[in-house]
Amino acid sequence: MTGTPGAAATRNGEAPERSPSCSPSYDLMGKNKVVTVDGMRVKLQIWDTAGQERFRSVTHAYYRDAQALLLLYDITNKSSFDNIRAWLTEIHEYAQRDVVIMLLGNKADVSSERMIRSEDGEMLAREYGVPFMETSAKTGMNVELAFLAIAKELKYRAGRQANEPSFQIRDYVESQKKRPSCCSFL
Ligand SMILES: Nc1nc2c(ncn2[C@@H]2O[C@H](COP(=O)(O)OP(=O)(O)OP(=O)(O)O)[C@@H](O)[C@H]2O)c(=O)[nH]1
Repeated sequence: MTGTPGAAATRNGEAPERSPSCSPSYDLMGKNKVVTVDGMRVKLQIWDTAGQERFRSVTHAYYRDAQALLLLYDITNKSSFDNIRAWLTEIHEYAQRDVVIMLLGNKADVSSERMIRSEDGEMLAREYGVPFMETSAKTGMNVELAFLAIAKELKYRAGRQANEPSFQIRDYVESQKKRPSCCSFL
């Protein structure tokens, strides 16, 4: 899961071979999810590239047809963060041009082992123009928000009306996300 993309809502609905995912208290990846956006139910089909850290060998089928990609790194694991740039390059080459990308720094609850500062995640996300937040699959921090933001963006794109104000996923995430407590910074 960490350092690898999770694909949400593929266009053709066909699942690449699915890997079992970890099951902390809140599942970030690994099953279908229904999110209610402004009264409308949006179904996200989610696949995790779990266990395939050697990104060059990962089948592109995971994200070729995806409408959204959640890129996760582990804030306690520097190499998972360092892998993100390679994933972004890969995604730029093979994913849909209009794919929604979100960067997530997971395990935000493990403050004592933090290796990557929130600011570093913020900076990388800004560089690539993608929304960013830290999450915890253990406490659930920002997990629902990640899926809700993706669902809102996809719903907006699917049913955009001429007079409808545009939905800015980065602004939405910034306004809604919870920050880890002060003590989790380095
Ligand atoms: N404390 C804490 N533990 C977590 C969190 N997310 C996952 N874990 C635990 O971290 C371990 C590794 O989780 P995985 O999802 O398998 O991580 P991974 O390194 O991506 O492994 P692969 O999925 O095989 O690529 C498991 O024991 C999880 O329960 C989190 O947010 N907080």
